Amino acid sequence: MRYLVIRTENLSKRFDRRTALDRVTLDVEPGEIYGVLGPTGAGKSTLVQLLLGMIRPTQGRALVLGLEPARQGMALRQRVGYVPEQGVFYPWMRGEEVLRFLAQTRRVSLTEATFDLAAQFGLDLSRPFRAYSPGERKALFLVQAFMHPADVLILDEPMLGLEITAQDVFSRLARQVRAEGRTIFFTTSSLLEAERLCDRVALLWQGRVLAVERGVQLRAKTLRRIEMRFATPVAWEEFAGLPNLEELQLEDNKLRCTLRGDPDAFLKVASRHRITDFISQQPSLDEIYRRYYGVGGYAA
Ligand SMILES: Nc1ncnc2c1ncn2[C@@H]1O[C@H](COP(=O)(O)OP(=O)(O)OP(=O)(O)O)[C@@H](O)[C@H]1O
Repeated sequence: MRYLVIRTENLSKRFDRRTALDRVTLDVEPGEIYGVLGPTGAGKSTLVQLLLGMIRPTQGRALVLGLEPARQGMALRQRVGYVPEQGVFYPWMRGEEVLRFLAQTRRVSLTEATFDLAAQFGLDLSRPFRAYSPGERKALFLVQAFMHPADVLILDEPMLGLEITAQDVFSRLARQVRAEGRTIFFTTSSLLEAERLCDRVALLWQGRVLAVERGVQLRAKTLRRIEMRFATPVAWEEFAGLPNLEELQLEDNKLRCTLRGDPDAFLKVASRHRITDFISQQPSLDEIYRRYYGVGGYAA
């Protein structure tokens, strides 16, 4: 039988009358970077808490590393890399003490590799926790998650609030973990993060999984709003025939359009002219949800 690192079957969670998670069935394989993408309120944190055994499902079940989080949460959390729920800590503790404290609770010790991870994130571990910015606090907890030699890391919004350079460090570490055959499971509300990093992405909306896409499929669906100015007027016919170009508007030397997927053909045509200005914007997750999955992107 195929070994799955994470498996959920009809996993559901209701808070009073609100359904936060609605019959979610997922399977995550070893060596994957698996993303759960969804807007605010989609149920991402609820899913992570269920997988870590911090809350119990109303219905359905989950297995993580073969353990049932609802019954074996403590044992499971010893074997998984994750970021503590609250993201807060004793304010007077220095960064190194925070890591040492968390390591003890997980029965691992700090090694050279831990300090190397902290250095990669640019963290000064001699500073007290209260002096860290929110991004540095997030990075400190990520060091704690990555220092754990776990088969799977389960991370709720790991890149939210991180500086750009720290986001790059996170992406590099995630790929390294994958190269070692280990698994990263993380949530995000950023389409860009999901399509750049993930092998597979579950798209969550109002507690339901709309689809599970390969990262490459999601990239092919990427929409870009393009605005370009040329030094001289350009002809409609040059651009109108491009297969993945939509909503073309041309006014003298100013072009506006929406590009789907690979920008190569468009850029080759555009670069026949001198370009004086260029803006590329990615539409919101909401628009992707509406266009491809036929639902309004934001939970009520
Ligand atoms: N403890 C709780 N009690 C009541 N309702 C809750 C609780 N936790 C979550 N919810 C509700 O469940 C739904 C899903 O919330 P959840 O935090 O899982 O979403 P999310 O995708 O993580 O959103 P965000 O990006 O804002 O964290 C929301 O409607 C939220 O209000």
